[in-house]
Amino acid sequence: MAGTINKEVCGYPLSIFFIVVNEFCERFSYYGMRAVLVLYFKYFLRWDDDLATSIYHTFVALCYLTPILGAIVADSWLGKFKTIIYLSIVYAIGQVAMAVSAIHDITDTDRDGTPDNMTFHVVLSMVGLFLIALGTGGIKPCVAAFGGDQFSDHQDRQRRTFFSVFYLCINGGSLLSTIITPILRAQDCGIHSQQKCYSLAFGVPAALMLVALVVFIVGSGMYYKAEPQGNIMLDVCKCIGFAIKNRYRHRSNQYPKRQHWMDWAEEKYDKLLIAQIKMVLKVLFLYIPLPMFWTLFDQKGSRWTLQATTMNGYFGSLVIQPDQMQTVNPILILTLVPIMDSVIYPLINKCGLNFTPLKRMTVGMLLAAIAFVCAALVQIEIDVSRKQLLYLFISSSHFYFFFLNLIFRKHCPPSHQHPRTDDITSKPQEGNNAIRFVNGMKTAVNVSIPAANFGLIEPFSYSNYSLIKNGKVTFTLWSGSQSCEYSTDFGFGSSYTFFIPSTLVFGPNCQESITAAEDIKPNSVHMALQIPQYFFITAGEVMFSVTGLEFSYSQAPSNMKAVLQAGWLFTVAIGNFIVLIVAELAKLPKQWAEYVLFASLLVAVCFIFSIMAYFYTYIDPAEIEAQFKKNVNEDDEDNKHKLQKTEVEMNKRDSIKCHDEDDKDKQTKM
Ligand SMILES: CC(C)C[C@H](NC(=O)[C@@H](N)CC(C)C)C(=O)O
Repeated sequence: MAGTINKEVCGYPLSIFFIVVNEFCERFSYYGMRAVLVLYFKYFLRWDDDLATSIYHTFVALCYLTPILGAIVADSWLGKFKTIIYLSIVYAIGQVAMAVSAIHDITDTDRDGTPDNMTFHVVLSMVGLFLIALGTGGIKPCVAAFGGDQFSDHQDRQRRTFFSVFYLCINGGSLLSTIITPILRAQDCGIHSQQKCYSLAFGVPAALMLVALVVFIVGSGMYYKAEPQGNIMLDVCKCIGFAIKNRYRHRSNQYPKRQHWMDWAEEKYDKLLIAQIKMVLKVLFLYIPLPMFWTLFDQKGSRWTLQATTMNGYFGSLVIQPDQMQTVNPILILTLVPIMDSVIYPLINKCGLNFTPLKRMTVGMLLAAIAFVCAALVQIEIDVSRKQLLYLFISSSHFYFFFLNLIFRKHCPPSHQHPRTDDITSKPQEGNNAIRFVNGMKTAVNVSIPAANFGLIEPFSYSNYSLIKNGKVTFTLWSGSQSCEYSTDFGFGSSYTFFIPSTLVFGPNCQESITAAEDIKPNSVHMALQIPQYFFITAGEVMFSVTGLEFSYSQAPSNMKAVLQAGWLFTVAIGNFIVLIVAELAKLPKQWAEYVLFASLLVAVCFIFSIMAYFYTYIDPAEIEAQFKKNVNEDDEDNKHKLQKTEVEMNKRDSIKCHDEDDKDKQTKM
């Protein structure tokens, strides 16, 4: 750091307190909004699953592409401080737009609880999401780099700790918000009619973003603010372009080779700029294999969550929903980061091993590959258990329906016999349970639960299947004015046919009379089996991501810190695209095989990365820059010296000339 920090607490600049609190609130805002976004698309905007998923992923990808924009603006034009302020305002406006777009009362003219002008809500939410992507992505590389800027050159250890705490704040904020916003969404709210409260679920993240902005501004007087050094990115592009052109012009063997191809820019560009570009290119080259890590990492939210839907989420009396398993990642981050920093790394150091940042990142990649091997093993276990269940289902249901048909034939005239058409033969999606009723009575029966209505079931007929969530459910059966209740508990992913016997007596309770046939057993493989894979991927993340964040800062030249952070985040965006490409191209019939494929790809990439890392030499950009500046100053001194010498010589020559001329004059006079 070039400036001086006035206030320090325990050897840390006080200003970083505002930066980490800002990051905590911003991540709360981002992840909180993201947690309910797909549901908002589906249930508020009434989009189908495909459209909701594509827009969601497009938004996430955009959030990792915009950092480039923010970094260029910060490093070349506004500086990090102003860029963070301006883009945070854009971000907060986006969040407010989302919250407003989710108020159904605004267009609910007929007051039936549904918006009447959907275009208004769609347009406002899309504008909101675009502003959020611009804001969150734009400030992301700046906040991390700005935090790093607050430390002096000799505060390497403190800066490393800062990046760990920074990562803890990311995960603390995201953990809290992914727990809180779904609860807020589940509340009912509205002026004219009550609906699920998406406006509150978006409103609280919007408020947190405003808090983030205010906290950041409050710290204003304490920050070290590095001045932007002109349009650096344009200079970089021009310099690289010139080096390539010049190299091409001098391709013939008659010209002596230069140490580095960038040295071909020396004719026109400053040596310092060339050295800085070399530093950035070296790091960017090293980044090439990194997206593969994110390809595996980001499947937590997709493939792993889908895997959890085929598992049993009962942890004693606590029921964990499949998507809630994702919170294991931030929880583990909060425990693993301090353990790594205060126990594991010092222990490795004590053993005399030099566990360099690039070695840590390599180990991080291997851990992620191990996580996917664990996921494959769990998948095999699920597949085996499903095969057994299906076998059970086929054998038991054959016997069962043979029995039912006998009853039907006995009680029901052929015109009343309704054929069974849509038997479920595979597990219901998303951990739901598929339920249907068979009415063995001579009168029609109506069956309902708060979440679904099976409709009027004619005598000797079947209802359609209804999908219901896990937990205790109470069915109400009606026949004319008589009713009774039947309760039962459901697990995850089962299918049941409930048989209403002809002898059913309506009363307060018909618990004993109804018989249940378990067509498909509930998921038997426990969700806890996913914990090892979460553990390995998170340990990998700590070694890879926390280290990578700090590495990207420490190896970047002073005028391109944010740009290199953006390069780091760009690897996340590419990783997300690879998921789509590989999953599309590979189209493996078995999910476990896809997991093994991803694990193998990462091991291969990790091998390449370790070779690249072996040839990388760590640098201290500040030292190199200082050296160049010193050389320039020395050159300046030399030049000054030479100039003075020349002046003296010229004066001497002039005086000689004058003497000569004087002599000549004298001679002519004589
Ligand atoms: C790509 C990452 C650097 C993004 C980072 N994510 C995390 O720290 C995750 N462990 C959070 C979890 C809730 C998915 C971030 O900055 O958000």
